Amino acid sequence: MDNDIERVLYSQEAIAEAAQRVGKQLAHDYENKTPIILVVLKGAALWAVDVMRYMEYTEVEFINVSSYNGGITSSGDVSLVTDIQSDVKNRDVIIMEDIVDTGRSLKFMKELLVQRGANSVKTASLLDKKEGRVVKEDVEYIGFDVPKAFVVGYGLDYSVDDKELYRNLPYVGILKKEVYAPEHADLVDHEITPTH
Ligand SMILES: O=P(O)(O)OC[C@H]1O[C@H](OP(=O)(O)OP(=O)(O)O)[C@H](O)[C@@H]1O
Ligand code: HPA
Ligand SMILES: [Mg+2]
Repeated sequence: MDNDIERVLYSQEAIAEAAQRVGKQLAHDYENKTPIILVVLKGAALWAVDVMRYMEYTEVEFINVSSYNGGITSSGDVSLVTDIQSDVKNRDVIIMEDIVDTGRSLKFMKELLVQRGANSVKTASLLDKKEGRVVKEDVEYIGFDVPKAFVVGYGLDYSVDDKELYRNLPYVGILKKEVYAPEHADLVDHEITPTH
């Protein structure tokens, strides 16, 4: 598995530090409140668990939205796979993401939460790939600003043939181009950077 990684961007230790920094900031900003931590399945599970350890009162909910139906590019269509179980009306919601890339998933979820009457909606994402944006969405709490390359690990997968690979890597790294585009193995990275 490690052999499929071109370069490690964020080590296990660096991610642990980022989770602590973001978790403590959230604990401070939501002092005396009981926000709902909304974990976006599946990728954000690891990040959410590590961040919420530093918070005091929270509730945890899950949502699953999907737009990457295999491969490395967003289909453009976001669909709701599993809905939130509880009522978000008048609640403070913190969307926990592993990555905000095109911004489409985040836009979809924010609209849903606002439409259901959430009191506030903020986002805490391990990675913010600003150069990938197709729709304008801002992230309030960021682990790392990540360059425009397809990354995997620590929750983030590369899915192919119904398999979702690399989520269990303890670090985040860039996937080798020969793994997702063997026919372009002779090209340099930026020539096959995912497009949206
Ligand atoms: O900003 P966007 O371009 O919308 O991309 C970001 C979304 O894509 C990934 O989810 P994915 O649909 O792959 O589901 P997964 O977490 O189960 O892998 C990621 O976890 C974000 O939710
Ligand atoms: O770079 C990425 N890696 C894995 N999943 C993703 N979903 C959006 N961008 C990415
Ligand atoms: Mg995925």
